[in-house]
Amino acid sequence: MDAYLVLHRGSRWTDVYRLVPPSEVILGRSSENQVVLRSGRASRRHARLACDETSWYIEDLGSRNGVFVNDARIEQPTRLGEGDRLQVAGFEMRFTHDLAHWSGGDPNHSRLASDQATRNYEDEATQDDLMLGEGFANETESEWLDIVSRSPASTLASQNDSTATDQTGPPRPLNEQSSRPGQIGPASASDQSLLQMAFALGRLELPDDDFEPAAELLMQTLAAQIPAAEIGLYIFESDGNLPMPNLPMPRHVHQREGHRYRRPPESLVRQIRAPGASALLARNVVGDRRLATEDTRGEIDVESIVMVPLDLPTITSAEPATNAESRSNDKPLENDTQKHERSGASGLLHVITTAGDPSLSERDLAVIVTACEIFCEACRSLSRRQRLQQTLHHSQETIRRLRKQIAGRVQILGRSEKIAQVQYQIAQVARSGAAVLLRGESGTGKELVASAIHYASPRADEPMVCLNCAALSKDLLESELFGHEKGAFTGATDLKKGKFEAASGGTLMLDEIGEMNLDLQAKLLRVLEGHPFERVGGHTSIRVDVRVIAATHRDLQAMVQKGTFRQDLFYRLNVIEIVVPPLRERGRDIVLLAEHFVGTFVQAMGRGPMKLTTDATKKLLQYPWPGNVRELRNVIERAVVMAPLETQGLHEIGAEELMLTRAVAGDTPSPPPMSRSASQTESPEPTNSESGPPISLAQLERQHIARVLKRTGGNKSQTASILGIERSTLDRKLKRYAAEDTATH
Ligand SMILES: Nc1ncnc2c1ncn2[C@@H]1O[C@H](COP(=O)(O)OP(=O)(O)OP(=O)(O)O)[C@@H](O)[C@H]1O
Repeated sequence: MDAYLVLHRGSRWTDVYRLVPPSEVILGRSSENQVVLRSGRASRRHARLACDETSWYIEDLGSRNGVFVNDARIEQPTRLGEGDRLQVAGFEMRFTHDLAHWSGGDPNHSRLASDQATRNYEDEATQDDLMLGEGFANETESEWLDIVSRSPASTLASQNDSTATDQTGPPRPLNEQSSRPGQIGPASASDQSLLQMAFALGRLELPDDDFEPAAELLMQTLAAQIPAAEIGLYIFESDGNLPMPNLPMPRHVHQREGHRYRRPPESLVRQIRAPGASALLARNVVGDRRLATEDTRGEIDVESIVMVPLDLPTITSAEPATNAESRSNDKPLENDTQKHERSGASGLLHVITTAGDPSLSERDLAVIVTACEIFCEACRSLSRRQRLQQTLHHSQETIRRLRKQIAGRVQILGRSEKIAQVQYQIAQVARSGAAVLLRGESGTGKELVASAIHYASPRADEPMVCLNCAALSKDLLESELFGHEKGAFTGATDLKKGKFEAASGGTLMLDEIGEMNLDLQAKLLRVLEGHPFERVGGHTSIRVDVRVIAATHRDLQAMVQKGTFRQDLFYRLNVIEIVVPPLRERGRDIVLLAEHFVGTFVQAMGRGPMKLTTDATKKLLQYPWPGNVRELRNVIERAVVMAPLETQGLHEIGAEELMLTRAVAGDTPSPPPMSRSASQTESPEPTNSESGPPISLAQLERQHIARVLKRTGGNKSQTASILGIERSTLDRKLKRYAAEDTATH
């Protein structure tokens, strides 16, 4: 049951508006307009709605019934100014000349309000015989103007809530057209054509932000579904911030032979472009300048209109930002519906029929709105896909660039014969894909050699992945190597690719291979022999092309004899063996490497120029370097950190500034790590000499911490790192010292 506001023009009942509170009602601006409230049982003019240049007014036409304005009977003409509200039986009608005030209402709300209003009327009808509503639609052609929700999904929700008898509400979803609520009927021709469109859109591959092919599909589908219509599709470009203000030329137009498509008037476009605007269906609009534009003869012969706002991904006329850095700084991406609610539609579909052709129906409206939703969703997902592809492309570029940088830095420094031999072997094996076994003590540079082989090989553009087999338990190592499926074991919350997959096409370095257990050795051997593998907990066979470089400090041959390393695996890995010599066997390479590390750390820490004294060099050459190049690197790093900050010009790193863990011949026993200049100026010194009063270990620790703190200029992280303790431990100790000081003062 509905109520209508009827506008009378001359002798014909023409404009009929279904009242959809809280929507506002737009009335034709004609001096002949009249408003009549009537019922299906009898129709009677009660009042006339008229207007002059500035105001609307209602005149009582002298019948026995009056019109209620704010529940008061009016007998005399009442003038309604622009924006005034008229309350009739629970309905609020607002009069306005301006389409900008025209806003859509929630269809569900409308129906409830309408039912409420009808009940109000029925209560009052006996007393006042105020005639509203029932049956009017049967008496006359159902000409109406309605605004519907933008989303078919919400239409579906409101339909399911409503009674099945309501035929005048917003359009039903297509599959309910021929069935009762809750039942899915057989797919109609329009369902099939929409599905076909959705599938075709799903298969599209679009270059850049170009929605043309998708738009063409939409136009073809609608033209086939609504043959008697002209259609215009508009896409609003933006200058990066605001959408362009004026209606652009339509991107696509469909018009029948002998018919011309006409653009909608700007005022109506503004309305549909407003944030949160709904789709609209208007019928019987012939002659209405606000809803249609004139043709070349100055006639307005548009009979019915559907307009649908489109939530398309924003298209900017400027270059779209594509690089990953700029994206990573972005706020989380707003979803398109949120964007539409905030800034309005980014496109518009406009469908018209002209006089003499059938008006657009609710069903047409449903088809159009659904097709538009499918089109917009397809464009959004195409746009998302493009953005991901651009980001991926950018990341691949970055990886390539970084790999080149790393490759440039992989330098096996040294001029000794032994290192020259290693460099020669690297050049020899790099081109081949053969397995390589690197042997050498810890810290000699085995990983560096593996990297050098990789970056000199044809696999240089592919990943180089390292895995230390000693650092993990058997099960974890298996899952690291081969990956695991989601749920394979407790804690496997996601699928994880293993290092073999990660290194696909590239090189996998298996460090400390001698620590791998026999079961896993067997699995590894199968893969090295070209068999596929499965992730832990998985059944899919995976095959990869990976070059394996194994490294160990152990004597694998001895392990084979003891039965702790598989012989077949040993032969498989040991196709080419490179022995990386210990640092103590590299002669003056020690000095070369030390000077290289001084330069590296000075630059990295932003320190002034430094060099090693002759004494320091001598000391380095005498030292046996049990920790090899890694130890040398650490010794130099510590010396650079500890060098006095206040030094002007070149600082010379003396022998006493090199903290070596073992005594070197000619050294005074374990000198404290300090520079010559510092030793002259600093006090108190940690006293580990025979002179001076003996102090406790705790005091010595406190003094040492104070001294290192001073050397690092108060930098606690650096201090903790030099002392070899956690930063939190250092904080705790400093707090305790402060508390002790407070207690003693
Ligand atoms: N010839 C070299 N030139 C420059 N730096 C080197 C050289 N050899 C080793 N290094 C450096 O010494 C450190 C230890 O090297 P690396 O990790 O390659 O040794 P490793 O033999 O693999 O050690 P581990 O057996 O403990 O894994 C690294 O920082 C590496 O850059």
